[in-house]
Amino acid sequence: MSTHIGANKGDIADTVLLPGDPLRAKYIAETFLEDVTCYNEVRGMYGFTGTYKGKRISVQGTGMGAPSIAIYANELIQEYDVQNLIRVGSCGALQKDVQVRDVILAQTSTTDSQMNRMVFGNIDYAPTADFGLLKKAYDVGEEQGLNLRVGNVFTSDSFYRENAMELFQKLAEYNVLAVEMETTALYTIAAKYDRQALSVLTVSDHILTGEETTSEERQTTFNDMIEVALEASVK
Ligand SMILES: O=P(O)(O)O[C@H]1O[C@H](CO)[C@@H](O)[C@H]1O
Ligand SMILES: O=c1cc[nH]c(=O)[nH]1
Repeated sequence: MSTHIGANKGDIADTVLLPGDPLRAKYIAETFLEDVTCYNEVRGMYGFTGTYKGKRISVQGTGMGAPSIAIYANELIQEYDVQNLIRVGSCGALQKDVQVRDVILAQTSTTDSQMNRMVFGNIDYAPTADFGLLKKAYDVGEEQGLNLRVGNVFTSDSFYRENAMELFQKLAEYNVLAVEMETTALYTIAAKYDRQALSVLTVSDHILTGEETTSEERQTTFNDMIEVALEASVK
């Protein structure tokens, strides 16, 4: 057992999908995996292990924000020796040509989070997706006919930010595709321990237009993202 995960060594697979929402973890396990066991209920942050097309895969909720995902990424790597960490999250679009329901592969991330400043001081470290996972996910998306976007996402420390539009417009000007809250921490921790990480994100709302998905639509579109992550895991 680690501090926040109540699993025994060996209970967690080499590859773990990481949704922010623990109920999305439950949905993924129940909908896509076979022979599922629940290995974690600590803090209601569900973790499950099952098989997908015969390969052992786990899915672990991370909570929201860099500090929370950092707890789970650190413990999954250091206590359970996880090799591949694939976030399956939602995000808000910052570009006019990024549509609600699009799936984004985060090639890199930009952040206002203090977490990397604590490590690197004034150096601007560039958190980067694992190229092998990124390529596999991109190829899967192409095969499935999805309009995948690949690029820079903003990992924000604040969901409710004062004067947000000014910053979002600046980020959009510099080709940042969308805003979410975890990728920078995930990529940085994976790099430190020489593990593979990728964030696959579904656009749940549009910052510029205010368009939002319904809960039913989110479920369907999230399925595209989940299938991209699972297929990339077994490719
Ligand atoms: O849907 P998840 O994976 O939680 O991701 C996004 O949603 C949360 C905010 O509502 C943040 O965690 C953000 O990154
Ligand atoms: O607008 C959004 C949507 C999802 N997640 C975020 O952090 N922001």
